[in-house]
Amino acid sequence: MPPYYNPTPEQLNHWQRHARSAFPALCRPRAANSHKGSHGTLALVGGCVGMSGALVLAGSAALKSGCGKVWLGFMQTALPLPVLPQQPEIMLATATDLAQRTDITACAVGCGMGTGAAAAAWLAALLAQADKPPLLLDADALNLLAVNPVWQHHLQQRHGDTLLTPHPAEAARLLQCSTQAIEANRPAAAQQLAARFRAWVVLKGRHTLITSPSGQISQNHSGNPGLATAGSGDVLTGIIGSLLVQGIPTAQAAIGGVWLHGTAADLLVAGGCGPIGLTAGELADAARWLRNRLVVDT
Ligand SMILES: NC(=O)C1=CN([C@@H]2O[C@H](COP(=O)(O)OP(=O)(O)OC[C@H]3O[C@@H](n4cnc5c(N)ncnc54)[C@H](O)[C@@H]3O)[C@@H](O)[C@H]2O)[C@@H](O)CC1
Ligand SMILES: Nc1ncnc2c1ncn2[C@@H]1O[C@H](COP(=O)(O)OP(=O)(O)O)[C@@H](O)[C@H]1O
Repeated sequence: MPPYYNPTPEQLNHWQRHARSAFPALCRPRAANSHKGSHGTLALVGGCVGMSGALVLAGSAALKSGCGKVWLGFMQTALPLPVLPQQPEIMLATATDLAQRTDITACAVGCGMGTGAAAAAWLAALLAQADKPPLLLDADALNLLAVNPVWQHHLQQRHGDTLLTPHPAEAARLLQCSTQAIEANRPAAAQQLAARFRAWVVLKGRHTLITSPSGQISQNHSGNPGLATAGSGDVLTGIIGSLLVQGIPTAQAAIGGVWLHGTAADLLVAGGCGPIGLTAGELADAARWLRNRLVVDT
C-alpha cells in the first residue's frame, strides 16, 4: 500500500457509507465490457505560457478520476511539449485546434488560461455556441467573465449544464464586491451567482458550498488547510470535469467531486503527508485510491 494511504477501518467505513448514500453514481463499478469510449472525453483548456502546469495538474487528476480520454488545449501558439513525459496518456493540442474537435463530452476552461486578448477571444467564441456540451468555468475564465458582462446572457442561453468554480476572490470579482463581503455571507453569494448565470456554483474554501441553478445549497465538510497550495483548485476542476464526462449526474459530479478532492487531502494528512507541504499533484493519486474503495461490489 502506498505509504500515505492508511486510514483506520472505521474511517474508511465512514467514508464509504457517506459516499454510497450521498453520491451513489460515483460508487458504481465499471461494466466488465466497457471501453475508453464508455467513460467520456474531457477537454481542458487553459495553460498560457508559464502556466502549462495548471492544465497538466487538471488533466492528470481527470485521468486518475476515471474518464476515458483527456485532451489539453493550451492557450499558446505552439505546444509547450510534444508529449507529457510524466503522463503520456494525455493528448495535447493548442486551444485553437482543440476548438475544432467534435468528439468532446464536456469542456473545462480556465486553469492557468491568462486573461489576455487571445484567451478572451477563445472564450467568447465558445460561449457564442449555445448548444455546446457541459461547460465548467474556473480561474481565469471566471476573471474574464467578470469583466465581460455581455457573456452573462450567453451563459443563460446555454442548453448544456454550466458550472462555475470560484474561490472567494473570484466570486468577489464576479459580483463586484469585496472578498470580505463574500466571506461574510457565503450562501447568499453562491445563490446570487447561481441565479445570475443559471449555473451550478462551487464556492470554494473551507466548507465549500455547492449550489444548484435553482439555489439549493449543499455544504462540503471534507478537506483541510493542506489544500491551501498552488494548483489544488486546478486538480478539483480536473476531478469534477472527469466525473461529468463519465455520465455522473451534475449534482453528484459537483458534490461528490468536491468531497473526493477534500477527502483525498484528509487521507494524505492522516498518513503524514501534510498539511504543511502537501502538493496539489499528490491529490490525484489519493483520489484514485479512494474512489476505487468506494465502489460497491456487485
Ligand atoms: N502551476 C501553475 O501553472 C499554476 C497556475 N495557477 C493559475 O494561476 C492563475 C491565477 O492564479 P493566482 O493565484 O495568480 O490568482 P488568484 O486570483 O487565484 O489569487 C490572487 C489573490 O487573490 C487572493 N485569494 C485567492 N484565493 C483566496 C481565497 N480563497 N480567499 C481569499 N483571498 C483569496 C489572494 O490574495 C491571492 O494572492 C489561475 O489561472 C490558476 O489556474 C495556479 O493554480 C497556481 C499553479
Ligand atoms: N483551509 C482550507 N480548508 C479546506 N479546503 C481548502 C482550504 N484552502 C483551500 N481549500 C481548497 O483548495 C482549493 C483551492 O482552489 P484555488 O484557490 O482555486 O487554488 P489554485 O488557483 O491554486 O488552483 C479549493 O478546492 C478550496 O476549497
